[in-house]
Amino acid sequence: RVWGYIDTSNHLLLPTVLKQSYDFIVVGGGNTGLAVASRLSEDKHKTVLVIEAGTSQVTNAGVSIPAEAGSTFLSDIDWAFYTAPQKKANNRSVYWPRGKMLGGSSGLNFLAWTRPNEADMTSIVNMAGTGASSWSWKHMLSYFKKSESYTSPTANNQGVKRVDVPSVHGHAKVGVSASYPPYLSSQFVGFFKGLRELRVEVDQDLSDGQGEGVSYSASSMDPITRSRETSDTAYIVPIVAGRTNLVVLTSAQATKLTWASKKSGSNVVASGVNFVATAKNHTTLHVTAKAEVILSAGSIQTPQLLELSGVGDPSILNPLGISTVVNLPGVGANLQDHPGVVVVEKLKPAYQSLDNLSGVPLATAVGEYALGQGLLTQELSVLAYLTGSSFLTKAEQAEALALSKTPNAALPKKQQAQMIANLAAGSPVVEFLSINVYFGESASGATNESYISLASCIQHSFSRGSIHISTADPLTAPTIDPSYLQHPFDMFILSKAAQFMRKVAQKTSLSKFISGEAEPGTGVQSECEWEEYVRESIRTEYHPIGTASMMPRAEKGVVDPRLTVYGTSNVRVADLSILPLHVSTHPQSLAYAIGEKAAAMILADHQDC
Ligand SMILES: Cc1cc2nc3c(=O)[nH]c(=O)nc-3n(C[C@H](O)[C@H](O)[C@H](O)COP(=O)(O)OP(=O)(O)OC[C@H]3O[C@@H](n4cnc5c(N)ncnc54)[C@H](O)[C@@H]3O)c2cc1C
Repeated sequence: RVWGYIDTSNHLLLPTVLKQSYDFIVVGGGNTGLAVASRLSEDKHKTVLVIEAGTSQVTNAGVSIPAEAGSTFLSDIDWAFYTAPQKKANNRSVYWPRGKMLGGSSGLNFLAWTRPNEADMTSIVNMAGTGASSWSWKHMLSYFKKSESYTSPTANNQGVKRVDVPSVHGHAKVGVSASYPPYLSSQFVGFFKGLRELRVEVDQDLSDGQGEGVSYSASSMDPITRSRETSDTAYIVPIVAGRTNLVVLTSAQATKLTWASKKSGSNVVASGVNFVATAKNHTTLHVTAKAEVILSAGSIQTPQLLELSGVGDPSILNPLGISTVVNLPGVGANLQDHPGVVVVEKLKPAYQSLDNLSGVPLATAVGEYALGQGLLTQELSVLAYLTGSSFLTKAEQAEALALSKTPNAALPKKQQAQMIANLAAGSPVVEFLSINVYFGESASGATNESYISLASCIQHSFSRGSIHISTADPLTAPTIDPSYLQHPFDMFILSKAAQFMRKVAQKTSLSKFISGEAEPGTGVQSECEWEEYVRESIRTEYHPIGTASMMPRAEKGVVDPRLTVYGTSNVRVADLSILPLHVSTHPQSLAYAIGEKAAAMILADHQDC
């Protein structure tokens, strides 16, 4: 047998990779997929193959240095999707980056390390239906801990005392390092203080399931080297040398599942996966799965692969010449995002951001980073998750509640009722975050200016979109339509939230750091002008979910609570596409916990084979 990392350009080993059989094939070596593969391969009697379209990036400084996050956008490790023109957002197509590498989007993200609210997990249980109780916060906490290798915060150069709740954290030998950057920009401290002056509570720890308030967040980062932790560095690099039952195949883009001629009862049986070897003239190749195929290609490409394989809505598949294997209209439906808008403020010259970093300041930052210190160790840091009562007036809260009840043909009534209950149970509706660089509408800010960007991102959008293929060509991106601003609640919240960010910048301690507003600028004052700003600038917080939802089949669900795709006997989905309702958090930690739980369920189901 051959094992370990193998690229399809490896002419010597590829034929053996193809000849070998595998109990489990994991499609997508991203955030969730590598956690699944690592845990499955702990059983020495099971053989595991990962098929990943991208390649290893362990030596890429654009990935490993925390403050470099964003520098790899639009490069060859970014799928660089764009949405369909958004009708309610002035027909704009919005850029959606996704990681194309081992590690997937864990190698492209901004490292924020937080967990969902307990109420969010209760909503997931309620939507997923019978047999879903093990998705509750209480049960999932063991998987959150199992996936985490946590280091508590210490003081830093601003003298800020950061606090946490140690009992909710894990110290796994193989798991994601989560730690706090030693550096803290003074303007971030100003943002934190500003929110406190507006009576926002402090959240002790954004990982304790009770998240509401402002906090200094942890990052997915090694506590000593201060390099980014991806699912590759956390789950595969430390174990791969001894795992003779694991192959991680890169430059391999899956194009469809293949099906066995015999069914298992009324369910179809996957026999393997076709893929193109992107490092080998795009030749189409095939690998066989003895037990299961696990789809971990993410919220955009998992539904794409299901549809290419004949699993989906016949009215979408058949006109493209794809025969229906399983009639499952929920595939690609129920898309939810965390859409956001950004207010950009110029900093006074005394304050350092990541803008225009060159010359001596850059050399200093690089030198400090080599010692695990300084500006480059810091990514997102101050995050605030707020319910309406923390930033809306009483009248606005009443208006928001009334708007949340507005029917939406694309939003099932059961989901809408659950979302309203979830907000009432205290799940924050908006995340506010400060970004240490220009993050506005142009490619970059002005030369010789420094900025702090203040983003407001809605966590529970009442709009529903979809992701569907529009061609049978597997190498063409699917059509992504998040239907931004489809529901009036979303517009109301985003407009008020952006106005709140201006207030923090102008009326609190943060104002001491600021020389003026760059975007939207003083021309935007009235409610109508703010709403137009939202239409003109709405973008993604990069958190799409829901396109293979864990819900009953009759309610357009795609997977059951054990993550098996309805109508199949041996295809599961393990990534963020399974979430039926969105959660109020940065979701990478939940993706890891889903991976841990998926692996535990799969191994439990195959104890005897
Ligand atoms: C720019 C950005 C910033 C973000 N910031 C944060 C943050 O700060 N904190 C946080 O918690 N979350 C953040 N997120 C979100 C988080 O990173 C993602 O939600 C999460 O990583 C998704 O995990 P996943 O396993 O579902 O998908 P992914 O990690 O995207 O994995 C999918 C994998 O499948 C591969 N793949 C796709 N199609 C195929 C195919 N056909 N064949 C083979 N391989 C395929 C992809 O290349 C990829 O490796 C951010 C995301 C982005 C993009």
